[in-house]
Amino acid sequence: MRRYELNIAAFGEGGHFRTHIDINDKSIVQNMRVVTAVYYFFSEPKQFEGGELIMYPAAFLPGLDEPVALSPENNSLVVFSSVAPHSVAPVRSSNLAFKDYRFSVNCWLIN
Ligand SMILES: O=C(O)CCC(=O)C(=O)O
Ligand SMILES: [Fe+2]
Repeated sequence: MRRYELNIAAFGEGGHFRTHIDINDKSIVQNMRVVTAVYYFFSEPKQFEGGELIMYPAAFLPGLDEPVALSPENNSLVVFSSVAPHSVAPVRSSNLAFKDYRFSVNCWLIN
């Protein structure tokens, strides 16, 4: 790996992310995102529902026959191939204070 990118995200009520892969537009062979790592953190007790990371089947992912929803756990890290299709289900809550948002630090290892 030659470098990495970091992004911090705060998802409040209704926050979601459509199905995508993390390969950036300009990437062909160089500067390609190869590994995605997402670190989750939020206030306890958790004030929101939803916000699951959903991983979708792909030809190169043997054994994943149907979508898998991973509910974010506080202070946890999820690592996956940046070419794996995924989405974030809408965060559900009412009157979620910013301190209770679904926070994540996304890290992409770049080849
Ligand atoms: O927050 C997550 O669970 C994943 C976010 C994501 O897919 C992205 O930022 O590319
Ligand atoms: Fe992503």
